[in-house]
Amino acid sequence: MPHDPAPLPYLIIDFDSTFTQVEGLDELADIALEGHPDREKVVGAIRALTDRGMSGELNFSESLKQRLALLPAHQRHLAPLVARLKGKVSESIARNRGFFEEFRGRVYIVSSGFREFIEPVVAEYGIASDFVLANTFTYAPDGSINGFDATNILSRDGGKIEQLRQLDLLGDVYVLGDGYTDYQIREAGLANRFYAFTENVTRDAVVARADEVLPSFDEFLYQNKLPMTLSYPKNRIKVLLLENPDARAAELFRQEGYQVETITGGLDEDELVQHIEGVSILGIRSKTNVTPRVLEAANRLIAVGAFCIGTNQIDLTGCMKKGVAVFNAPFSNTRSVVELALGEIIMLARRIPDKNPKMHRGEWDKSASGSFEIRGKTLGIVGYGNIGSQLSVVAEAVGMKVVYYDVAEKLQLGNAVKCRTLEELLRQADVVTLHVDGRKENTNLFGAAELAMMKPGALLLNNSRGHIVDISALADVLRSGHLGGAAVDVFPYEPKTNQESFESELRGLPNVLLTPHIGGSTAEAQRNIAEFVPERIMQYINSGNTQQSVNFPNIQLPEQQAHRLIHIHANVPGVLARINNVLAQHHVNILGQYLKTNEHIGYVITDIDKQYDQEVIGELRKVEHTIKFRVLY
Ligand SMILES: NC(=O)c1ccc[n+]([C@@H]2O[C@H](COP(=O)([O-])OP(=O)(O)OC[C@H]3O[C@@H](n4cnc5c(N)ncnc54)[C@H](O)[C@@H]3O)[C@@H](O)[C@H]2O)c1
Ligand SMILES: O=C(O)CC[C@@H](O)C(=O)O
Repeated sequence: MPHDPAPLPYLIIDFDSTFTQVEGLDELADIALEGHPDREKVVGAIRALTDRGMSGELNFSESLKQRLALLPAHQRHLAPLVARLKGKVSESIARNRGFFEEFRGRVYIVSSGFREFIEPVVAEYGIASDFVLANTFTYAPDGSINGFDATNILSRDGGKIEQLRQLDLLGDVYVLGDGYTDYQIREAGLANRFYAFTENVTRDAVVARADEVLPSFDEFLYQNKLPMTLSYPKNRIKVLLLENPDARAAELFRQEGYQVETITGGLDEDELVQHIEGVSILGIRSKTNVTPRVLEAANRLIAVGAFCIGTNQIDLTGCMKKGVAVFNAPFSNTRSVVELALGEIIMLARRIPDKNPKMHRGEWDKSASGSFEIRGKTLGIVGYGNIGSQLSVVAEAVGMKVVYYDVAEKLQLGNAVKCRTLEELLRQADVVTLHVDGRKENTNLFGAAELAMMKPGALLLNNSRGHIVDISALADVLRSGHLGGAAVDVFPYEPKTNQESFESELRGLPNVLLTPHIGGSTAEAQRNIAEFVPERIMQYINSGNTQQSVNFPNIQLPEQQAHRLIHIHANVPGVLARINNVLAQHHVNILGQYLKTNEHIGYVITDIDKQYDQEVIGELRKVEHTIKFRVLY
């Protein structure tokens, strides 16, 4: 991307754990000791010495001497070491290779590591050998490494400081590194700024002395307005995770370089309004409502992840109009709910909710009264979507007859029989199970009238959403004995945290199984969800792919050697033409383009030739009806 080549300060970059993710000598030891019984022990001892040297606990020359004494390496180990290090260049350095090539002559690698492995790695980034200042090994006649060139100033304490003095650079000098010796250059007054680079390791003593902390090289480029591959440093992307999704979710976001904050319970509207400022990715489950007020306060929101199936708690249209994509996990916990429902049917049919507490109280109530086998009984499934249809298969496998009712036309599985009306289902089902989605129109779908239509003694299960069933009406038919029992996992109001108590008219009623919204709470489901949702969100952020977004038009374009522009606009005629006019006026070549619209928005991905003028971006942002515009890479 052409830019105004403002004079770049000289950059002094450390090699080990900064330019690369690892320490070269540690890796050399690992290669040299392959197959050796003491490999782990020796490599561990070398690592410990490296660490002590880097954090300033042990003087440098001593740490180097002791490490080399432990290292049984040979010249032949250097080629595999270089190959390994080429694959371990720090991610943010690797993705900004173009920067190094463009600013060759301004970047020095000053390292207490060894030229033999540094030079070939950095050469691939256009850094010539004159710009590499490092130690060199000494070798025994048989080629084994037996020490280092002690005349090299970098092998001595304070070596980096002396090296910088000798370089005598004119103009501003910035140092980037992870170690204490890098900071010492600044302390000695030979650099204007010291940046602690923490992408690979964080050393408290070093961070405490830094002018700036850099979680990535992108952050350095961004702060200094230098050309960069990403449009925005990932470490500036804030993720807020509520309601305790599996820890894997935070881990994946952190691995991606994002800042992650987690809050165990849900937040109410006021609390979320206070927390949402600056958040780019919000992760919630079923208890947190993303309302118009929350969206109004959300000044940086890009995506919302529902770490569950239901999305009725989110103002999906409001998100869409604000250019916020919403993703959920539409089938990660389906099986868990099905298994719970099957268990509940059997438990209710045997009146276990009555018998189990009696046993705990010491009462022996052996009787078959009101108990029945589920084999041959009719299960009525209301809502034949992912959960309903899977339960249909499992219930038939244990000998139940299945009838179902759905407002949409659905593929009939096995021998299940479709009912034309809800009433038709209610009149014949021995067990009715609700698996409809949480749309507003389904509020009190099951009220007094529907409950009255159920067969005397029938059982009701609700594992869908709390507002689907009128709880007072349900309590009445349970008290009157019209229904034989119920299992309820979801409630119109649910406690926000495990510390809040649960209040309901259903408490204490006979043969009623109450569970705290745990239909999808299994290790398997939570782990699946915690991988599925972050992956969708990161794909959206990194490539614009909206596959499986619940509120955005779904688009996926293959990645290509191009710059990718993402444009979200109000769905009014002519916006695409205006975008393309801007591109045409600036002679920008379009390599690929895809537009998809829905009722409210248009979503267009445009891949353009690498060479373009910065002015184009400004003009594209100004295209009328633009909601959000992002340059991805
Ligand atoms: N208890 C839990 O922990 C838990 C876990 C996962 C999902 N859920 C809930 O379970 C429900 C079902 O999930 P899913 O993945 O099967 O959803 P889905 O979208 O695949 O299926 C819902 C089905 O209900 C139908 N439907 C909607 N309104 C209806 C109505 N009034 N009458 C008849 N059919 C109607 C839809 O056409 C659709 O086929 C959702 O409400 C979801 O939020 C609860
Ligand atoms: O885990 C949750 O909070 C919700 C589970 C379930 O209701 C869902 O919608 O997937």
